[in-house]
Amino acid sequence: MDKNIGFIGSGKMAQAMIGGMLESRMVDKNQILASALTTRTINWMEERYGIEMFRDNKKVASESDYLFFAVKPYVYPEVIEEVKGHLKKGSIIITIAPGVSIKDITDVFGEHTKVVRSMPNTPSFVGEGMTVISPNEHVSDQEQGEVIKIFQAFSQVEVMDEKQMDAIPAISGSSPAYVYVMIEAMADGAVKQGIPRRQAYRLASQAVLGAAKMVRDTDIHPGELKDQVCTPKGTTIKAIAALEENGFRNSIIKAMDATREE
Ligand SMILES: NC(=O)C1=CN([C@@H]2O[C@H](COP(=O)(O)OP(=O)(O)OC[C@H]3O[C@@H](n4cnc5c(N)ncnc54)[C@H](OP(=O)(O)O)[C@@H]3O)[C@@H](O)[C@H]2O)C=CC1
Ligand SMILES: O=C(O)[C@@H]1CCC=N1
Repeated sequence: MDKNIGFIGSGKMAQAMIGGMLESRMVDKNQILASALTTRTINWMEERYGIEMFRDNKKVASESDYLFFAVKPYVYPEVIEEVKGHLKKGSIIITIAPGVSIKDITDVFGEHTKVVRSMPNTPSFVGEGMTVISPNEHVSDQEQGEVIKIFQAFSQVEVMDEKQMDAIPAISGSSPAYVYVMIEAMADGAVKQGIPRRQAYRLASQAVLGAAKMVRDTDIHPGELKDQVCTPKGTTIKAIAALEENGFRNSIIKAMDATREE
């Protein structure tokens, strides 16, 4: 792909995406440009990825064919205002923040602006991300294909209607955090039973990785996979009963609902 890909903001999510793109060799480092607020991040990005870094968001906007807004949601209005009138002709804006709609972008940049609303996640850092994208009607099929290729460098990709996008952080963007908490809790439980911490994390994370692959790759219903582990009167069913006693499923569903609260 001979396009420039720009990032306004170079934090955790931008680094996960930039790292994935460079690793997959879909773009060369001189096709990626990014901005950040602090000298510390600018120096770190130059050293770690060898990409060109800027303090000036306008400069990044004016040279990018694909422009990611990779700042925190509350910084969006400020940077949008800053780069207004400085987009490269024909460029495509890609948002990654929950709650920022396509209309929020076209209201400022004009109704014919090409916008892709997306929701990636940080496992992109190790090439195991998941991204849902929702392009507006001004993005051509060929451009959508290129956007998919960009995200496929570090994640699986689903295209969905924008109406679904407010529900995606709960199941995909934010959900790795619940799994980290569960892994940490599992390790605490193992340490309580005498297993050294390092081995506890290795065992817990491999169990989660393996279980995820079972669901994704075998097409067997998760309930049936659970049944396969539960011996009558065995250890697992006692654990499942204790989880349910403490409202395990409901606490996950409630957590997901909470992502949509103001
Ligand atoms: N983290 C996650 O798991 C996910 C995050 N997202 C979304 O991605 C976006 C970024 O999140 P995340 O990467 O976690 O955030 P971070 O805080 O890690 O990164 C934010 C970046 O923005 C930079 N920045 C702040 N203000 C400005 C500005 N005025 N101009 C240019 N750069 C600026 C910061 O610079 P400096 O480093 O110098 O301070 C930093 O590099 C958010 O909208 C978030 O909702 C989406 C999916 C998953
Ligand atoms: O909490 C956040 O705002 C971002 C969106 C999804 C994951 N982290």
